[in-house]
Amino acid sequence: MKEKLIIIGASGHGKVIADIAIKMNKWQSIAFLDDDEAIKTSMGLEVIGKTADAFTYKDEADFFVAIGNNATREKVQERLIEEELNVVSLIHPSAVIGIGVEIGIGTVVMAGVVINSSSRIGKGCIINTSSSLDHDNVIEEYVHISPGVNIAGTVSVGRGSWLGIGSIVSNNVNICSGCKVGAGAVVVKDITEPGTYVGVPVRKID
Ligand SMILES: CC(=O)SCCNC(=O)CCNC(=O)[C@H](O)C(C)(C)COP(=O)(O)OP(=O)(O)OC[C@H]1O[C@@H](n2cnc3c(N)ncnc32)[C@H](O)[C@@H]1OP(=O)(O)O
Repeated sequence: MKEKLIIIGASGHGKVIADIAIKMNKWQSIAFLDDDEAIKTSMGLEVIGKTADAFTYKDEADFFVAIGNNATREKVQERLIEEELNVVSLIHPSAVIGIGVEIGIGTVVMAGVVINSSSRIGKGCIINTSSSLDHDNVIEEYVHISPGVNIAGTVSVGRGSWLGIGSIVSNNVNICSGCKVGAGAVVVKDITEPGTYVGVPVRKID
């Protein structure tokens, strides 16, 4: 671990990430990179360059990609990994993580999250505020579990999928890669085709 943390993305999501990193109390300094030249500071922390500047800080900093869009986050994080930059995961001190839970690099677990035992969370995921993931879940890479989502036991969520705010997934359900599940939706059966799903129970709209 390095003394400095660089967060790529200084937007609203980046602010929440910085807040978690500050509360973890592991880095002596924290700064942002952002491609929007108009943003000079965020959360009182300095924006010290653009995404491409990350490579010049390779030896002196740890990195976290704070980009909400799953595909963009994947692209940026994979490039950092390829170039052997040290990508870290961030876990808010109030999160409750069960025994045997695995959390991949570049994943954030936000305030009030509960992840129960033996669940596996891939790299580059966002496990957003106050979501709960029960036992034996498999959350693949670059998934976003939005605030307030409740996932029962033995659920799988495929790479790059996004579960919208407050959605619910019943136990033993598999959601394939490339899905968007709408705000407040309820998933009670497997979703096997990529697309956008809304409602209670969900129906495909796109
Ligand atoms: C910290 C943070 O902020 S994290 C981010 C949290 N944000 C979220 O979770 C947002 C989740 N997003 C949604 O629910 C979106 O509505 C999506 C992704 C499901 C669909 O978005 P779009 O593809 O733009 O669909 P659009 O808004 O055009 O709606 C299409 C139809 O579906 C309906 N619809 C959209 N979302 C929902 C929903 N969650 N539940 C029920 N119906 C819905 C719309 O009313 C519309 O119906 P109509 O054709 O009868 O008018």
